[in-house]
Amino acid sequence: MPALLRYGLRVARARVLVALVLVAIRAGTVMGLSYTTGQVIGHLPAVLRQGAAVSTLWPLVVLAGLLLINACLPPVLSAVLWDAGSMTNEDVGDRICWPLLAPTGVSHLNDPVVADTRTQARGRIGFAIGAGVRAALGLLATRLAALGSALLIGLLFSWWAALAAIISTLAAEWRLGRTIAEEFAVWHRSTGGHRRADYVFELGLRDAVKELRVFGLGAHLVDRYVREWTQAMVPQWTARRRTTWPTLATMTAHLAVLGTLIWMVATAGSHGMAPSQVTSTIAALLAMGMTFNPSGVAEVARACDAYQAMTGLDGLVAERHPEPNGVPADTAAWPGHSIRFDNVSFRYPGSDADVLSGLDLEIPAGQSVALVGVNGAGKSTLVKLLAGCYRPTAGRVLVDEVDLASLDSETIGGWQRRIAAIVQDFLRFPFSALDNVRLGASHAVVGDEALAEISDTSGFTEVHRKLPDGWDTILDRSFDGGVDLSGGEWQRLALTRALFAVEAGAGVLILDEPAAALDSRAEAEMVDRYIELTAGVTSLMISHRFSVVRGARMICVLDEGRIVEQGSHDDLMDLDGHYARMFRTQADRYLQTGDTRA
Ligand SMILES: Nc1ncnc2c1ncn2[C@@H]1O[C@H](COP(=O)(O)OP(=O)(O)OP(=O)(O)O)[C@@H](O)[C@H]1O
Repeated sequence: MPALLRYGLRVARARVLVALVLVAIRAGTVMGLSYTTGQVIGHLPAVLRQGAAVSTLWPLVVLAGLLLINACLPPVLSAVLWDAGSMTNEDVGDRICWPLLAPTGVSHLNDPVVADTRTQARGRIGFAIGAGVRAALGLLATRLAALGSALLIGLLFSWWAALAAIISTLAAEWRLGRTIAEEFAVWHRSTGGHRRADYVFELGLRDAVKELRVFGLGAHLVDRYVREWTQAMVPQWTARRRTTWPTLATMTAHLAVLGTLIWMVATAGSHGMAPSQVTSTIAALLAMGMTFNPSGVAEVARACDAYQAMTGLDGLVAERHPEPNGVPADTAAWPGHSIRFDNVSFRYPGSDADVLSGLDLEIPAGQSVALVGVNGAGKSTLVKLLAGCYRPTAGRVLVDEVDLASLDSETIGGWQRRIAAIVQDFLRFPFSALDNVRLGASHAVVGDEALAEISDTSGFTEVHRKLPDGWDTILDRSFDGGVDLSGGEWQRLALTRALFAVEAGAGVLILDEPAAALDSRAEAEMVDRYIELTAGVTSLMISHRFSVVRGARMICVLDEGRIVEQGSHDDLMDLDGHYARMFRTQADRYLQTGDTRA
């Protein structure tokens, strides 16, 4: 509780301070209510005897005032707590996202240990730490109220009874809190199973709605979700069965202690204890029973685990996936000479097969190189190495003869910002069309003329004409006035984004399957504009469509992890090797189907 309160005070100082004051008032009110209830009962004979007078009615007035405060406080406290929780969540969001976003590499994003720690830090149902700060303040309120009630019992009846009541309440709260915390812990440990179930759930609701209907997978998915969820819940149910009897025993003991104390107080009344004292003590004992807050205990325990995971996330990522700590370099004009793969081999972490082995490739600055190869040949992997997202297992990736592996993380970050790319699974932001373009270089200002020119080059202008609010149209139908784009239209927008990044100063353009979703006319237009698209930019084009790559001055063929052929289209056709075979296979298929693209 202190750790969470300290954290809350750091990130939402004013709210937490106000909450602390309200919590103290609340505890005082609970104590006052118990005492005044006794006084009201104690004054009843006087009221009956003398009628309503200021001297006899004051306890009633105080009681009414306390009841009013007691009724008004919870909503105010709850609003302050929610506010404090939201501010905490904002900070937690930052502290969870940054360790994942900051590294220049991407291997940590595929690491299940990092994924589980992130899930623990965040919490599965909302942000656990934000809820924990709220719960810590709530727990403080109930603890203070219990202390106040104990004080009253001690002053009016017996300190032994006060001690027995508070020990019984705290013990029962602790036991039940532990039961809930154990369930949370089991839940935390089984993140893998729950992540699988959550994934299937999301898939059904959002990610694959069309395919699900076409393949009639609805029932199968529901079935699978139920299976995954049930399997993930088994450890939890086992834990719950284990704790049922100890919990029941604790609760019975707690009720027995409170019942005995109430009975003792009630019988003390017949041995000369004043009725007002008896009533106040019984009210305090009942109030003590109501301060019992096991879910607060469990929430706080859960938040402490999450807090530990959050504070450790940074170190965990750094330890398991160290950032490059080489030397700085000025990347502002890279590449001035070339990008060169020198005898590069690479295998993914945890894999036992090389994707690239002994690969040599040079992309001269300002020139365009096309890369072809069968599925899984390693083309996209080569792009990840070029961007410094992974380091080669052997060999070097050199930019202007500087080995990327020798650089520090800031320089690698600078180099990554020099690269504009359309990757195969490019992002489709549910933002405005303009934002979708602007995110190619968020620091740059988009001039209208430049935007129109880029949009002409990428072929997006004709799509833009149809947008109801032009560049401001939101590209997601689930928002008011939003529209959906077709796959090819999205691809043209992604190309616009990459070209905008080039316009804003990126020196390298990577086009990974830029025509995959384009129709034959749009593809032909793109081929015609290819020279214009890549003029003066160092570019790497990857495509399975030979019609797209054949215009490139240099085409490289990737096979079995290395470049096996390179040259112009005519050179490679004359060589009559891999390229010529693949080209003829595709051309024959197009001729058979009447398509003349190849
Ligand atoms: N993150 C990863 N972890 C482990 N293996 C991976 C990972 N990404 C890709 N691979 C493997 O690396 C190999 C090369 O994949 P890559 O995506 O580079 O091929 P590609 O030539 O781009 O294929 P395609 O033409 O189908 O896009 C594949 O066998 C793939 O399974």
